[in-house]
Amino acid sequence: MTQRQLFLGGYVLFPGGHFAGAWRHPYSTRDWLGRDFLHDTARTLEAAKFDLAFIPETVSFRAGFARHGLSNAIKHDPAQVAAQLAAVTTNLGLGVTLSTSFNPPYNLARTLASLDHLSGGRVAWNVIQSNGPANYANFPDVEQLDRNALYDRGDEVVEAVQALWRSWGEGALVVDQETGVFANPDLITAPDYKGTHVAVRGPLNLPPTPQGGPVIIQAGDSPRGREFGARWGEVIFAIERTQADLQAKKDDLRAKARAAGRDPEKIRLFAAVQTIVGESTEIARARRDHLRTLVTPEAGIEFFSQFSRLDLGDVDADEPLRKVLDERATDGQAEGRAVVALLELLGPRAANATIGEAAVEFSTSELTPQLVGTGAEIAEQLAELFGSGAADGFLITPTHVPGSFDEFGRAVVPHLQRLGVYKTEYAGTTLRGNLGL
Ligand SMILES: Cc1cc2nc3c(=O)[nH]c(=O)nc-3n(C[C@H](O)[C@H](O)[C@H](O)COP(=O)(O)O)c2cc1C
Repeated sequence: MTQRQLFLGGYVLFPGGHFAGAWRHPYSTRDWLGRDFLHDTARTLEAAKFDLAFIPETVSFRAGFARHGLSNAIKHDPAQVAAQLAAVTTNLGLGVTLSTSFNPPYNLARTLASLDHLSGGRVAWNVIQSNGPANYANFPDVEQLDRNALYDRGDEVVEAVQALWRSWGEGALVVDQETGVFANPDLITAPDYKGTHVAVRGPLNLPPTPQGGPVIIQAGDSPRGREFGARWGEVIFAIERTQADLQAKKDDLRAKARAAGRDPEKIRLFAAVQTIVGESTEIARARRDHLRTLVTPEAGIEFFSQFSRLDLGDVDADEPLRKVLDERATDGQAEGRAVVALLELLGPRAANATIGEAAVEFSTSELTPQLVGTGAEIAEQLAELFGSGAADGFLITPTHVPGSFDEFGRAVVPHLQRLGVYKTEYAGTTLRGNLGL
């Protein structure tokens, strides 16, 4: 029997990412707006046989993030990014993040179907709900909903989008030059979807795509978010600090998928990891330490403030972390993921750290586990985590772009292949085929 193979995705998040200082890394590109760096990134990922490039989305602006070049400081339209990545590759999957709150189902269905046709069946839709007041400010006509209701609306949007993707029946596209029949309208049906939150008549003006319809990605984490992911997600993204947490999430998702009448074997869980490769273990550790010098305490505090929901606007970077938490974490933030993870990360150092030092530490990888070592060492750690069954694949989050992906491809991939857990060729040409879905 052939050995189970792990999947890889590359997180195309810039100019900052889980590592807040990615754009300041000397090996990073300087031009974050033109297409060259996107083409480089796509080719690099495909050379390493990555299954997926993951393109995130945000629809708001935060001045502090722009000031410090943190994640989402600038954000291209994800569909346009996907089109650029698709244009220079033939096998790489393209995970496009688009919100169910701020895009009507018709536009979602068409944008994603177009990309899926134009890429030969390589597109996935990362379905997000875009919770947060800053987003609504740009869409004043959209009704503001609480998280659970956002996911209820999301259910309807996905149903409507998938119904639109199925508007054209088999054989509807004829293209017969002899008879002059291009398409058979009798085989094209308007879904006429009517929900509580959204409605769309259809049909879509595109036939089904090479893989039937884009693969669905989801990354919800709240109980309602996981229920949504278990209902729709074919790929699930998870950020968990430990193997036990990852396994618990996987077990929970599989149970929820079973309850929703789905086959849990058809869900691929990708765990986010940040890899820092060195020619030797010592060099890799030195590189990790160097990352801290690329994040100023002010940038770190801005980053940590966003994830922890702590108001740190006027905080002095030299104030003790403990004092800041005691005084400001008064609205449940102390129990939030960011603060809990930070305290775990710091361990005994938390007692004496300043808020500036702690925030810089947080900003080296956010909540994402760091794997630091030689290519062989990192490959062994990934193979072990994969072998435990806690993850089906990994979402590699870079410290510099596109160099991190290049180093991973050259230094880690050959060892994954040697260990027998990673392909030497793509299985097929569509993303669904490559993921065995
Ligand atoms: C790897 C990963 C990538 C994500 N990408 C995005 C994104 O691009 N845009 C976004 O608004 N949310 C993104 N999210 C947030 C999730 O969609 C989700 O809202 C979050 O995990 C919290 O779960 P909840 O909505 O159930 O509370 C991402 C989450 C993860 C783990």
